[in-house]
Amino acid sequence: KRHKFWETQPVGQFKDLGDTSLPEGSIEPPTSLSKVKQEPYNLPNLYEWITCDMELAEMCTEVYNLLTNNYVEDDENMFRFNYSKEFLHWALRPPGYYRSWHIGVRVKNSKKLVAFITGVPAKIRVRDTVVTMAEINFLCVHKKLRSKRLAPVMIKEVTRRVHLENIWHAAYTAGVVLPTPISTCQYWHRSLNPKKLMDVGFSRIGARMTMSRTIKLYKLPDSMVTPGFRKMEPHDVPAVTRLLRNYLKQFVVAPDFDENDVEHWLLPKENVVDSYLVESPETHEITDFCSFYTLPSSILGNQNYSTLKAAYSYYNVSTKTPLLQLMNDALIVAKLKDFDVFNALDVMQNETFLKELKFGPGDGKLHYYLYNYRLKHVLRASELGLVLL
Ligand SMILES: COc1cccc(CC(=N)NC(=O)c2cccnc2OC2CCNCC2)c1
Repeated sequence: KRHKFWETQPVGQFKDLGDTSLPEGSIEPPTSLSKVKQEPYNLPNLYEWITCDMELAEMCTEVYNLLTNNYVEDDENMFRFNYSKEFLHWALRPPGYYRSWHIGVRVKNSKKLVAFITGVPAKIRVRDTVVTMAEINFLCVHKKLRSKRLAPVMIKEVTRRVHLENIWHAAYTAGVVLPTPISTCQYWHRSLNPKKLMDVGFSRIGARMTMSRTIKLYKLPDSMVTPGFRKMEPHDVPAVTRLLRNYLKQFVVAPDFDENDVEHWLLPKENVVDSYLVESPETHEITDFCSFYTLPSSILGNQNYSTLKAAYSYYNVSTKTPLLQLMNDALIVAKLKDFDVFNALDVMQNETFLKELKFGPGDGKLHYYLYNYRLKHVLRASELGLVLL
């Protein structure tokens, strides 16, 4: 398949797959900042760049509305991600963020926002090397402006602005195959509200199953089972950072979180991210951790429901509590918080609990990519310790 744009970029090329003579690491060396294009790339005449200050309520609303109506849908176009405003505000303003990496395209005359792409800085470890990267996300072009080749120029513009901050690498995911995935993950779903999931067509009743049998199959206890299981609090940040850093060492690609990162990404934030830990009742040691983020989806064309309340598995660490029991407690919490479904990728050690906790495989895959960084081999999903939003 021709990838006219991606064949011009410093990314692993399909033709190079299997060529282990190519060294692992940067594909192109950093250039000096004076060599980086100083002015923005040209857009088609009717459009102009705008830097989106997510601190401004009306800008946040414009971005929210663009994504709500034009962002990623499932393969059957029954659902569309519906990131909340508070989620976007959180996702785009981590420690060290650059406002210039929140890039919009608007119509010169009407000032209507018609496209968006973002980057946030992140320290990502690849094997033994910590690389400062941009995590690229929320690439969205209005449905009415598709196949005008806007995406390539938006990707070049965010790359240019990342280069201006002396950062030369990036990480991103996509539901489509591009040159060249560092890993491909399967996504899985655990029903929490099977009746609603059937009504909206998210899941179909199993063979030889009745509705009441299905509801009983997915029923969860009304309280968590692990002694010492509680919400994470600000004073837990140092212990959770230690626990998470130690756990993530086992993966080939993983975030290199410090306490500031943990404080931003993992402290509970209502309607955005939930995180729990196990504090040993005897020793008061923090031995385990689990977290999930809130990403609802709009339900397209259903009379009775407009929103699917979905929890997405984030970072989980088990050192004393079996991961199976820890994740079952996470499911119990999610059900108590009225989530309809709990989603997970088969990254990290997730495949050790997915089937046993009654997750079913999703109908698609999520591909992980690095920009300007070559890996000698495609990774197994279980070698990935990175979860993007
Ligand atoms: C249920 O509503 C949906 C609305 C739009 C798309 C999809 C399918 C899909 N593409 N799912 C995922 O990408 C996915 C499935 C499980 C876990 N994380 C995921 O994606 C995350 C990470 C990448 N950015 C989007 C959210 C489902």
